[in-house]
Amino acid sequence: MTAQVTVIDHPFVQHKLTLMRQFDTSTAKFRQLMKEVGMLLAYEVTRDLPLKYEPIKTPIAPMNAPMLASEKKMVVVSIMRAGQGLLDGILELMPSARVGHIGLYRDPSTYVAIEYYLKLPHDVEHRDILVVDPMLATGNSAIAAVDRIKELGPVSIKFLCLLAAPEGMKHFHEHHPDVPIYTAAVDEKLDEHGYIVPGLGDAGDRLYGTK
Ligand SMILES: O=P(O)(O)OC[C@H]1O[C@H](OP(=O)(O)OP(=O)(O)O)[C@H](O)[C@@H]1O
Ligand SMILES: O=c1cc[nH]c(=O)[nH]1
Ligand SMILES: [Mg+2]
Repeated sequence: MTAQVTVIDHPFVQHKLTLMRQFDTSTAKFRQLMKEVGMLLAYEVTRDLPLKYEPIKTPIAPMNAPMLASEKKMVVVSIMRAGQGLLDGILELMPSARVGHIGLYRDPSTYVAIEYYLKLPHDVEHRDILVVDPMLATGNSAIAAVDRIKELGPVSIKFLCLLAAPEGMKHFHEHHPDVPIYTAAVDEKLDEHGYIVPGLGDAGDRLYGTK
């Protein structure tokens, strides 16, 4: 199966991403930008949602008008902590989406993703899933999250991030070739500490001011 990667190169997304990368962007600004970019990315990721036509009446005339076809709301699964920043923006666009949370942190020396929390909607097997985390670095966290969700047999899964490293995309697709990646940018590489270069630093720390 050919791995699918979509780079969302909309000028607003690229501009906001540049502001987020800058080392002196404040926590408040970073958080606001993450939310805005989350909404814009969600807009692109949902571009292929099917529509159905329903008869309605405008004040002037009846018409068949397009509406979202899927009866089951999409489930957005946030990889905590940093996924929460994107989630806030996504929910502005899709206020009725169901939400799942998976808590993962990267062991700083092995880069293994350690799970500390999991709460998903009860009927995941009937739903389309969008997994969100701003950073795809080694890929371990995204792989672990998708492994967990696949245990429940959802209809489909997409992975959305802000920045991806080539190493992480390759690793992810070795494990999950059926899961398309959507990202605002593919950066150069990982450094010796597993950080994305040039990247934006530690997304969780920048979002919550913890460093
Ligand atoms: O692709 P990987 O190498 O797994 O790295 C990416 C992960 O690292 C960050 O989380 P982190 O472990 O820093 O946790 P946090 O969100 O709580 O800060 C980020 O939000 C991803 O979840
Ligand atoms: O560059 C990176 C890599 C992992 N996690 C982050 O938050 N940033
Ligand atoms: Mg972090």
